[in-house]
Amino acid sequence: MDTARFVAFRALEDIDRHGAYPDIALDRALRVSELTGSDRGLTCELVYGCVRRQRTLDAAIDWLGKLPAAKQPPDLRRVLHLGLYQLRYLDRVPGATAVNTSVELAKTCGLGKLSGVVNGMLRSYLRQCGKQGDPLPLPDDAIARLGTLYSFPDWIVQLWRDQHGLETAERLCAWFDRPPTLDLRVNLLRSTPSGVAAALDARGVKSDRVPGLPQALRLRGAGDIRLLPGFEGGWWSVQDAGAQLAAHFLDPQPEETIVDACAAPGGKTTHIAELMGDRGTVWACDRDARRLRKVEANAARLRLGSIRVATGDFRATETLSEIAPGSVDRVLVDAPCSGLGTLHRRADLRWRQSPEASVELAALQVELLAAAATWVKPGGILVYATCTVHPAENDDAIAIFCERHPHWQLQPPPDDNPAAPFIAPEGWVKILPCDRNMDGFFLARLQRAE
Ligand SMILES: C[S@@+](CC[C@H](N)C(=O)[O-])C[C@H]1O[C@@H](n2cnc3c(N)ncnc32)[C@H](O)[C@@H]1O
Repeated sequence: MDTARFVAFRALEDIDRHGAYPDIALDRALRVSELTGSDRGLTCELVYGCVRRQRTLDAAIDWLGKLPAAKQPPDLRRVLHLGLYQLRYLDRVPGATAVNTSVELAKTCGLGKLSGVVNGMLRSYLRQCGKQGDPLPLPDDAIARLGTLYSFPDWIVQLWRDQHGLETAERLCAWFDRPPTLDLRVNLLRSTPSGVAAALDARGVKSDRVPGLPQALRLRGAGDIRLLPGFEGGWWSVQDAGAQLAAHFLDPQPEETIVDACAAPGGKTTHIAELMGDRGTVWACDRDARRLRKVEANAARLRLGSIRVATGDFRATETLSEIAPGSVDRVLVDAPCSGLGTLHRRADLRWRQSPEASVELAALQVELLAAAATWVKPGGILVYATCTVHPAENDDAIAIFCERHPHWQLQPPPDDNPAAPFIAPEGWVKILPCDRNMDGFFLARLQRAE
């Protein structure tokens, strides 16, 4: 009979050996296991936690072991990660249980001869934990200290320190280590926030309104969202509060023609159509045909008829062959980005991203912005959005666009727009997650001169 810890070990092995994404590795490992209910929950927590906290867990091995983490046999290192994760982060697992199950796991994984090492190192950690404060020794250097304590690569901590100072960098690290919230966007064409909240409440799911966002509900624990009332009926979509700001910022109006340049899977396209009362046309363009089918499925579920899809690279004029350049009221460019504002949602993202990737993405983003400008009519609006907090992909991309397009200017939406209170003195919206308690977002709104 498999245990949650053994299934977690197998998933972590898949990730280490084959570079699998954690959700895919977990899915594979759980499918061939017989785990149910809370055991499956523990497996997920262990896998995501060990991936997210790997730098801190390695630092603990470096401190406790005869060999540093990087020189430990990979299977032993995984068993130690699992044991240390439970000792350090899972209050609900008693220390002795974490140690004993790790020793058993080592034996199951063919590490019988090393089970004494596992026992010794975990017991040693447990003894140190009994003393006051965090026992883990940390580097003196401020960047490496935060990177080790919160488990982030130095370059991300440094990026935040350089932009916002050390204190905010630490708050960002702590925020991104917290479990993500689950927000809904209520489809006002089919329901109301109070109606959805009441239906959820009847199923024992509590929710809260998000101040300033007219369609947002934040859930307090939900389980399988597809089983919640109103999903099939199109009453709501899952969308973080930060992401909901983008379509508001665009401020689409009924009967307009709108282009969503990078639309899949359609979170913002469907929001735009809802805000237009489903009157007018929203062109959903994306180069990924498979993801674009999700836009169609979401539009059908939400009963939205004003959305049309166009498959292809948005930079190629042929992709939108049915409309004329210079004729569109508004364009949204929700650009592919490094996703540094959503690090809490993907445990491995902090390790997969690099400073070089942001530079490459910035080049693509500037090209997408330039392409978007060709579609907008005089006086029309272009909104640029990313879910990252990297200046190369945000402030710098907009600075380059404005320099090359002198007939465009930053233009705020009307004062009563839900996004208006979020506008920074520079004229754009920059959501710092630890200040707003929502995903990190950047939004710039530009108007073409008449
Ligand atoms: C941030 S996601 C969009 C999320 C979407 N707006 C939503 O709210 O659900 C970026 C999208 O850009 C698409 N993309 C990347 N490069 C593109 C290009 N050159 N032309 C069109 N789409 C592109 C990707 O396939 C991806 O679906």
